[in-house]
Amino acid sequence: MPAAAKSTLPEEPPPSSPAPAAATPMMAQYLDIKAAHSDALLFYRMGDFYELFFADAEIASRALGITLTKRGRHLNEDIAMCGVPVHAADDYLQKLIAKGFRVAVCEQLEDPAEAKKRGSKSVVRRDVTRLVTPGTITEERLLDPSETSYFLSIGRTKGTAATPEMALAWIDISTGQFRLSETAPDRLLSDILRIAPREITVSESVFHDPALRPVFDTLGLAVTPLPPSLFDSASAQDRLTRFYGVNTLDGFGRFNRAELSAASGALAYVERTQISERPVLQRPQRDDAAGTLFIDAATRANLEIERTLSGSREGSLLKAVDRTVTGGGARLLAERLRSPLTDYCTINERLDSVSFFLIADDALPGQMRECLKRCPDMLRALSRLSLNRGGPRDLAAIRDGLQIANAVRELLHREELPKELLEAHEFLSSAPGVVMRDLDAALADEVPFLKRDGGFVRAGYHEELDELRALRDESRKVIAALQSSYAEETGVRSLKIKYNNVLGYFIEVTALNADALTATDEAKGRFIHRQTLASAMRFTTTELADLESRIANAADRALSIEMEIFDGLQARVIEAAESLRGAANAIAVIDVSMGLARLAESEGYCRPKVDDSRNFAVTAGRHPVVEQALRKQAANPFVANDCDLSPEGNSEQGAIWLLTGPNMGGKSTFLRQNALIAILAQMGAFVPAGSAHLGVVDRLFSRVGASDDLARGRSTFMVEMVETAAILNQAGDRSLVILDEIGRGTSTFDGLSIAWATVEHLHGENRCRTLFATHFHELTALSETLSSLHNVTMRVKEWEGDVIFLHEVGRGAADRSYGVQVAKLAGLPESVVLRARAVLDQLEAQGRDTKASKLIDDLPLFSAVARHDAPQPKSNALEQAVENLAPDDLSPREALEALYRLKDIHRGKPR
Ligand SMILES: Nc1ncnc2c1ncn2[C@@H]1O[C@H](COP(=O)(O)OP(=O)(O)OP(=O)(O)O)[C@@H](O)[C@H]1O
Repeated sequence: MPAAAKSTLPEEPPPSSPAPAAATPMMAQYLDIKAAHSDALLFYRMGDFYELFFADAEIASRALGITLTKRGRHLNEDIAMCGVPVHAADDYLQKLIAKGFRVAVCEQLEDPAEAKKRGSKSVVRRDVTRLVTPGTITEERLLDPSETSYFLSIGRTKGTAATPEMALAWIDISTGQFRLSETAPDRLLSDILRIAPREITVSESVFHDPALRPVFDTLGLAVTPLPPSLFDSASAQDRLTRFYGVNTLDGFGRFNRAELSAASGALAYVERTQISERPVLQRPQRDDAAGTLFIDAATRANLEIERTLSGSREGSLLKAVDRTVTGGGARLLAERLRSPLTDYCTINERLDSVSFFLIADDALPGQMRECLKRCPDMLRALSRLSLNRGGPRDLAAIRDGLQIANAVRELLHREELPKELLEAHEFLSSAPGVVMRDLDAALADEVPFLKRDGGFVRAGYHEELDELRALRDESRKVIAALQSSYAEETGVRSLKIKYNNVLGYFIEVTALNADALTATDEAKGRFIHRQTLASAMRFTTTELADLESRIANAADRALSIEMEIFDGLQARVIEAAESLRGAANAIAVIDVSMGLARLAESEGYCRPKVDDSRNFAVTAGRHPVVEQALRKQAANPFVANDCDLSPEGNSEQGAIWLLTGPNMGGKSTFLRQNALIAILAQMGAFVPAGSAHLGVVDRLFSRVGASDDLARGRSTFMVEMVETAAILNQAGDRSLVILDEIGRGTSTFDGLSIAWATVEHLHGENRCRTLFATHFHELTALSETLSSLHNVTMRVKEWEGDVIFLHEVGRGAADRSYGVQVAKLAGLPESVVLRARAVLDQLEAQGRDTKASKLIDDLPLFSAVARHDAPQPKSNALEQAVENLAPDDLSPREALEALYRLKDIHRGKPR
């Protein structure tokens, strides 16, 4: 779906909105509600269905593949209609949300019986209770347990030099997380990508600002404009204090005006979408953008951190390093990977946690893992409960989660815990034990999904409920006894007492046996006729009616007791939200640390040394994704390589490694692996290397892989140059820059000149640690003038005219790219390969400055080569030679000679 504010009715004419007076009362109500939610599909509740009308029906039937019908006429036109059953609504919502629609869910707010009391024509009261949008869903089935579900609000104020102009606020309603951060127009895109929201809301002025349009277009997310008043920083304080029920924001920390504006917009969006319900949100936490590694949009995409360029999770860095076992852990890992840190102290604290599990005694990690595996998603259950959308399973999730938190705390009870785990232990210790005990006492072991089904309160918890349940169970026996007594009394052995929703309990006999219940006046007085069917007659008795009303009352009363108990428990849970959240986050931290320790152990990763130096010294580094992929394919093992970009002597200037080597030699892999090692180290993970010493990187830039951006009118070369410009303009002396084949998208001389000047700029101006891969071997001459530039090359072996890739990085420069050999491996027609080789030989003999016209003179025409010089296709010659062999006639010596001859034919040099 396109970015920009998406109306759900993008290309559709608005539904005809006739004067309500002309409509039936129900249609008038529908049109009123629809008018207030014109940007969403309206799910209009009618009994057990959500119905959609007019254009909504047409859109939904197309999007969901459901039948479009008609329901009456309106202004002389048929009313289009389609519907989805309430019990299956989640599935349909999921499909619509995935397609970028917003859905307004309109519920019946009273019992139809109530409405009838106001007159036969009166309409059931209805209103929208919730707006479902991509970034505000809470249903378990609609959410991926391992992915955060943020919506983001952008705040902007006029600003002065001292206060930033823009800020971001992002909320995950499904977990209650609420964060704030400063931003700036030039880093807006990369900051938003770091957060990875599903949806964005902005004030109308931001929405219509042409300078920001490219950002929204690139993101391709739904962007909803809201009135500017909702982003007003002056009234933001009021909105926040009202939401949190506090008098002042003093306890929240200090926020600048842009942050307040963003927070206000975010809360306004919560209110808009959740209508009357309020999720329990944590207090807004400030997220220091300066404390995270800046990764620009192109780098983020090219390094395939969370998804590959084709959008799949398989093949991404995240997938390769994720060993978490809980939803919360998986979400935290993804967030950490998205936002590596720049503060080396915090990085080392995280690394300490990983080390702790690596060196912990044998039993601890195994026991802890078993414990964590069973841990339910407490945060998401808590959120549903706070929005009144929870069920008994959510209460059970909190109960089970708290029990696991307790077990985890006991397992972690050690003398020497590293700081992060010590904090986690403290949070687990303050988990609300009373709530756990209450839930444990009240809830049955197995509970139903819906609270209206009842049966979730444990037997023995509530005396009256137990009595009512006994009555219900007893009634079954009473009915069975009644049935046999009636059968005996009437002599109809097949008489049954049955139940349906229309008649309730009734006695049923076949039509042939009906006389026994109707023949005498006495029988007629006793068995009251209810219904005659073709083959059966149905009756009731005062006794049976009495029993039925007692059973119905007992069931109603039992359910209302269960509802009260549910409400009480829900309130207890919501009261304890803060400490529950602390415990859930602690479990996520432990899960991430344990997962990274398992990864380090199984994959042989090492703990990086991270400090504030300018070093970048990796020995035996590997690419985390390629290494695992090669192993899966049972291919040759990954070849580890060193990389040292550390400054030399007392210099502060990082080194530039100029990497040459053949196509397919492993240059891109080497470049990317070092960028990924920096990301892993700074998120607090062990790294795929023998050893690594990294001075924190503040900005990571990579230009690897080429793509065009035709939608924005940029060719492949243009994109390459825009990205290179961004790097040269922004990289500082703490940055890490990875550049792959700059200048390849244009003519050789233009490309070489651009690459040449780029290297000089990186060396003289940016002075950052740099890996620069190129096929322009002329650049290696720069090592003579640029002191921090070193030539390295991917080693290859030539063997009988073919090239063997060793994937080893060594000092020195390549003198050729072996492009023709690689082309041959790729299956180019043999005649083309031969011709290319001839052209290349000629070029190399004459020097590169040879004019093309001269080449044409010197090289025989292709057709000539094909006709006269091209050898017989090798396979034919070989086949012929083998055909001619008569093994039985050969002496051993002749056989040996024949073998040599075959080899020569194979090499193309027949004797
Ligand atoms: N260190 C390594 N050990 C084992 N295999 C490797 C290694 N590095 C790369 N490879 C394999 O070689 C293939 C080619 O690597 P890569 O794309 O990095 O080469 P390249 O030099 O960048 O090629 P080109 O110049 O054509 O873009 C990879 O797909 C991978 O399977």
